[in-house]
This record gives sequence, structure tokens and C-alpha cells, in this order.
Amino acid sequence: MSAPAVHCEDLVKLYGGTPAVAGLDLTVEAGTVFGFLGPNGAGKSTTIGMLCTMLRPSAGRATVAGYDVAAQPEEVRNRIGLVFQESTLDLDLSAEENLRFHAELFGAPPRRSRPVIAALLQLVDLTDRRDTAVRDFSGGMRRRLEIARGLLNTPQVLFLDEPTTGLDPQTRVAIWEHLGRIRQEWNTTVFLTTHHLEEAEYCDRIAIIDHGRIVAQGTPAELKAVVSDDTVLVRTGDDAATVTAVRERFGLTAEAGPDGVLVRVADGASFVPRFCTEIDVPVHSVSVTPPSLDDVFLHYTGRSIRDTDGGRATLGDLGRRDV
Ligand SMILES: Nc1ncnc2c1ncn2[C@@H]1O[C@H](COP(=O)(O)OP(=O)(O)OP(=O)(O)O)[C@@H](O)[C@H]1O
Repeated sequence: MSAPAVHCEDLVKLYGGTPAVAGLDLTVEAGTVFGFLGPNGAGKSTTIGMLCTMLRPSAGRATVAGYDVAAQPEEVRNRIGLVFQESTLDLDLSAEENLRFHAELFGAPPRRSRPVIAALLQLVDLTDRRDTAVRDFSGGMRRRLEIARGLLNTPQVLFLDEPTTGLDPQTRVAIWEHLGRIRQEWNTTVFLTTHHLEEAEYCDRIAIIDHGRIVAQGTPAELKAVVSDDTVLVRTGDDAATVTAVRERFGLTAEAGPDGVLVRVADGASFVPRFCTEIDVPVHSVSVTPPSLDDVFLHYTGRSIRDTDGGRATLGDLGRRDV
């Protein structure tokens, strides 16, 4: 069996004695898409900085692709790709020239890099735009090219910081299709941070970090199953009578709101037919919403991820930090 893509044991990073990462244990299996979520200041960038060998751990241990980040940083660097939020593309160069320039920085001879560049352009659907200057690219095309560039050294693990931030929903979906293809066709492990919880649903597994520690991890379905009930919204002819009936007949809590009556119940699908049969007031409509990852996030961090998406530092800032 191959080594885990990422493995951390009691990983710590202190800044002036204060822990930014406070004993983190984490395993990411090879070939998966892994989402790393957390509020601002939770320790995401610091963790990724250590995994990418940009920051030295204060204590504990981490391996990437089986190599120790502190003892074997070169081995790690050769096996990872990194895509920052900030664009580092040269706008005056074409898509292909950007990739070629970067391949040369890696010291790859053109004979070796040429087929890789062609395959990557195809992977991110930019083959027919390879000669276009990046200045003329849309935001989504630029991000796809950044991702292709992160894959130039055919890394085993690709780290992406908020890969879809600033993109419109349609383009975000396209980026996710590409990330899925990268995992499938290149068997690359994708390790990403995101503030879009609906996107975290696409991840094979996710971990939530808060105050420098992992507070929850699992598949999106596992996490949702642990924390919350379905929400059933019912519209009837009489909200007050509905609230009372739900409490008395089903022993559930119900609240009247502007859109109708909200009922929290473990299994919405089996509650609805019973509710419709047993309630005495006319039912106009019923909808069932399963628990969301936002509920999970709120449960574990006490905050909604939407409240945490502002003024954040980015991975690119690591280089400018006092480490
Ligand atoms: N160079 C530094 N010196 C001192 N404290 C730091 C430094 N870098 C980060 N920190 C602190 O460490 C903690 C973790 O920061 P980090 O940037 O890793 O969090 P994050 O989860 O990536 O947050 P965000 O979503 O805002 O990017 C925060 O309290 C931050 O203020």
C-alpha cells in the first residue's frame, strides 16, 4: 500500500510561544480530494506552510508522500505542487510560454517538458488557447492555467489555497470538474482549503480545524450524519395549531417563522407522510432540507463559515511572514 499523501502527528507551530497549530493529527490517503476547512486564524495556512516546507514545525512530525517535511524537505518539494490564491502568471506570456518558463525553472529539459505541457493544457481544456497571452484570459482560464502549472512536476500531492475564490458559480463547477479529473487521470492527491461549503461536498474527506487542532474529520456524509437533523418546513392554514400538534403528537420542537413552521427531525422523509396523515389543519406544502456542511461547521466551531470569510491571510503571505 502506498504511503499516505499527508500524515501529521502532534504537529505544532508556535509564534512567540503562542500556538498557531497546536498538536495536529491528520492522515490524508493518497489519490483523494481532501478539503481543509476552518475559520480565519484557525491554522490552515500555517499547516499547509509546514507541509510544503515553507515553515519549520516547532514540534511533532509531518510527512508528505512518505517524506519527512523537516528532515527531507527537498524530497517533499519534488513531490508537491502548490497553487496560491494570488496569480503568479506572467500576463504578457502565452499559456504555453508560462508553463514552459516554469518548467525551465524546475530544470526540466524541453524534450521532457514538451509532452507534459501538452497533456496539462489538454487536462485543463486550454489546448486551443495555448498561444493566447494570459492577459486576454478570463479569471477561470487563469485559474485553470495556475492549476496546470502546479502540476508541471507531476506532483503526488497538489496543495490549493481557495482554488475557486473570486470565480462565478459556473466557473467554480468547471474548476471542480478539473480537480476530479486530476485525481482520476493523474492519481494526484488534491489538498485544498475552501470557504465554499457547498464545494466541500465534492471532497472525498474533509477536516475542520479550529484553534490549531482538528475538531472533526470524515466524509461529508459522515460529518453531517453526526451533527444534525433534517429541517422540515411546512406551510399550513394555521401555524399556531401546527406547532402545537407537532409538539404534542410527535414530541418534536417546532417554530413558526416567516416562511412557515420549521421542524427539526432525524429522518424527514419518514416524518412527512405521518405528519400529513395525522395533522388536522390543511397542509399547503412541505419541504425537507438535509443537514448541510454549514450546520457541521457551526456545530464544531460555533461560527458559520460565511461569517469567517473576510480579511484573511493567504498562503502567499507566508513568504512575507516572520517565521
Ligand atoms: N508570522 C506570524 N507571526 C505571529 N502569528 C502568526 C503568524 N502567522 C500566523 N499567525 C497566527 O497564527 C494563527 C493561525 O493563522 P493562519 O494564517 O494559519 O490561519 P488560517 O486558518 O490560514 O486563517 P485564514 O483563513 O485567515 O487564512 C492566527 O492566530 C494568526 O494570527
